Amino acid sequence: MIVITEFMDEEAIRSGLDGFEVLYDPSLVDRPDDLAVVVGQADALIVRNRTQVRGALLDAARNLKAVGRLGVGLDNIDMAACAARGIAVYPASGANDTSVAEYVITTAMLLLRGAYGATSEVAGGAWPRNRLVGREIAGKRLGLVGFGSIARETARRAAALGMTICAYDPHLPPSAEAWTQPWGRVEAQPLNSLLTEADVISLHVPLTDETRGMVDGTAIARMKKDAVVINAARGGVVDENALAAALRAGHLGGAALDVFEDEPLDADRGSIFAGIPNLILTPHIAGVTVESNVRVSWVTVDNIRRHLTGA
Ligand SMILES: O=C(O)[C@H](O)COP(=O)(O)O
Repeated sequence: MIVITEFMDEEAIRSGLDGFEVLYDPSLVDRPDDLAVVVGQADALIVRNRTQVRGALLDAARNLKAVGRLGVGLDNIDMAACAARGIAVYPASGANDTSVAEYVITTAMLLLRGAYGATSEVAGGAWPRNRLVGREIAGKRLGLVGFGSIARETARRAAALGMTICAYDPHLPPSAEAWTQPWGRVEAQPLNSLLTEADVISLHVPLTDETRGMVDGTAIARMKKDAVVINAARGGVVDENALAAALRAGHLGGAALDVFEDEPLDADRGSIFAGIPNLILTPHIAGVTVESNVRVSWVTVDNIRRHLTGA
């Protein structure tokens, strides 16, 4: 049986998993006791980022052979435990790159320009022109922290808009071909100087022991006073308290956060962001669009079908 614990494209299930016994119940992620029971019969499990594939769940998953991940972040999956049990894990690599890249470009332009939040004022007869004189994205420096496939898609769009691009990626040697993209060259830069020089800083790293807390108060203090910070990667990479404090102190030009240390963000925790004007908060949706949902779903059902049939 294939157990699917979070939402996905239903046509991909119908057509792509035709012939398999499938339990598709997107509410299972919020019913861990029921999940622990059904997972005992699962040959494969399909999850998004909320299902924690570790500990008791893996212990109960006696027949599990493969996990399909409807996204790319693997921090909700105990990869070592899966490897030890011979369970294959399939991320949907590349399938949501476009959605995240568009999110980054959009929030960068919104925050640099700062002109789009005045609808009710203007409809009410106000004319706040001077206050809404913002900045262009053209000519600005984009600093990408991590230069994997989402960052590369972001860079391509940013270059087309006239930005200069630099990136920090300690896992990519200076000789790597990726630094030379078909549209131009990306400057490899050490993290500290990237943080100091970039106008827009966008994070594209997984959450690991190496990246947890990477953008802390010290890192934020290095940034330009009007820099824009975008995190559509993982919450634990940024110190949320330090970021909120910097925004309140006027030490940043703005920020967009799609991911949080604890998700969902509850009202109590969210209060650290209350009233900050140049801040965009979204509920971990940067990678999820109508189109990417179809793509990640098909990549995942293809991976799982191939794994279970050997074809
Ligand atoms: O890791 C990812 O790809 C994104 O966080 C989106 O994850 P999800 O859509 O599977 O939750």
